[in-house]
Amino acid sequence: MIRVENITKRFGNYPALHGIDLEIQPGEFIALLGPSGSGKTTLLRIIAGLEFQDEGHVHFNGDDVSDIPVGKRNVGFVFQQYALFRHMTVADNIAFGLTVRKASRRPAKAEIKARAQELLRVVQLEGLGDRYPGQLSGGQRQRVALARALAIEPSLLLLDEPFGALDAKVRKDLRRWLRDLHKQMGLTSIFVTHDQEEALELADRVVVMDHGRIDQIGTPEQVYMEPATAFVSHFVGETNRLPDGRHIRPHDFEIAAHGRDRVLVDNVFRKGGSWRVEGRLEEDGTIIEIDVDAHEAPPAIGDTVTIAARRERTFSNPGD
Ligand SMILES: Nc1ncnc2c1ncn2[C@@H]1O[C@H](COP(=O)(O)OP(=O)(O)OP(=O)(O)O)[C@@H](O)[C@H]1O
Repeated sequence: MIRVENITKRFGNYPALHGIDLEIQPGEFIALLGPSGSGKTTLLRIIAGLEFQDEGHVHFNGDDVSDIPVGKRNVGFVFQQYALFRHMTVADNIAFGLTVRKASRRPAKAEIKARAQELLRVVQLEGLGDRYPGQLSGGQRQRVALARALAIEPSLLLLDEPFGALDAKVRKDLRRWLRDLHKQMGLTSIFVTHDQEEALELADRVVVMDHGRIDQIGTPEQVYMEPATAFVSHFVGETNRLPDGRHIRPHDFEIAAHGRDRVLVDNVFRKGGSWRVEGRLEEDGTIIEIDVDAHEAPPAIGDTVTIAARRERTFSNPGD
């Protein structure tokens, strides 16, 4: 179990994290989700032992590891800035964490080799061990980075935007594959992303961060359906903010005669499985987005329609 307790971190005068508390159970897959600069990477680096907090503690399985450096925490990490070693073969890259161990803890050469081969199988790159990173695709390289992180049999796997630089299709395939691998290997993993779709699809629980604070910790369903703050409701999924403070999801609107708001339709297009209707409130021009079921006929551009909310939320601090 990982317990992060009241972590505070400043860079000079800049407060990057304010009193972060977080508990992670063995086997969980956790997403740290938030906009750029919200402190996700800083928190991940503190958990890894690559960065140290000003205040607070990190516990692994009940042990206080707050002052223990990265090399002794037994964490595997895939961070973009720790790219593969270009002059080493794929197999040597994977074996790296084992070969640099002190002699007393280093497995025999043959064993290291066998382990690298086994990991190549795990990440589905069998037969590519003799290649150099430059001879692989971006997605393959990320899988090698993952195999390298797994070689030390980490108790915790940390991933910082692991698929950030890849195209959408490869990203999606790798996501699914990572989710399976996490389960198969019984890992506890934390990954950083600013992509809400990635967080909702992969994580058992999502930690939504903003300005160095945690706004909400919950299952994907909870953060989407029951956002704790106005910020979460905007950042996770889409939300219309009405002039009177109501926050309403596009799919929670219906076009209905009994509705109280009138909308002038500016645009109608297909979005996934529904029609997306974009328009403006007649009252004050507020931009409104509405999803209409794909099986229904959408309004036409230029129409004025009346809308009603099936579900709405009001937050005490709507300006977030
Ligand atoms: N070494 C550093 N020195 C000074 N400021 C830093 C340092 N590292 C991070 N910061 C600042 O701390 C804040 C949090 O940074 P962090 O990298 O944790 O955010 P993030 O949520 O991971 O953002 P991104 O998604 O852009 O990577 C930012 O404002 C950043 O500029």
